Amino acid sequence: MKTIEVVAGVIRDGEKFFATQRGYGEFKDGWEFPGGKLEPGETPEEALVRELKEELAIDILVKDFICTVEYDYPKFHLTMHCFYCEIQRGTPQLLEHENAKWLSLAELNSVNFLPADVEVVKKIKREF
Ligand SMILES: Nc1nc2c([nH]c(=O)n2[C@H]2C[C@H](O)[C@@H](COP(=O)(O)OP(=O)(O)OP(=O)(O)O)O2)c(=O)[nH]1
Repeated sequence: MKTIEVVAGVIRDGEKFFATQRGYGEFKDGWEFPGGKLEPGETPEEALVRELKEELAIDILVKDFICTVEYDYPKFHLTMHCFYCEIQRGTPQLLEHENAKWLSLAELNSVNFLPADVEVVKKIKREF
């Protein structure tokens, strides 16, 4: 099975965490943490800075590593590196997503995260 290597950013502002809803493709309408595929030669941190600029028009600071999720979807294996982030400049604009929400810890369960993200959400809840 092919492996896709992805990086995802959990943007935190105090007590709130930023989640986005996919606007297209196989997982349309699923909720996720913004990010995307690594390009050749990029570190996960570099990919995250690039992806969040492309998708949300923000400059971010990459903070602590959260976890690497290994998840088998029916058509591919996903390796997803997750990091906490902070916004350094800008306000998120939905250039690719159809919706977004700032969620408290309690509210993280109120949206339908993609299957691979369930583990990430659990880890966030344990850490805060
Ligand atoms: N960014 C992101 N992707 C996730 C998360 N959870 C999860 O299963 N994924 C999956 C969905 C996609 O298959 C893949 C991310 O790749 P991507 O954002 O480049 O999606 P894509 O294939 O639609 O992008 P593209 O080739 O059209 O540029 O990882 C998550 O929290 N964030």
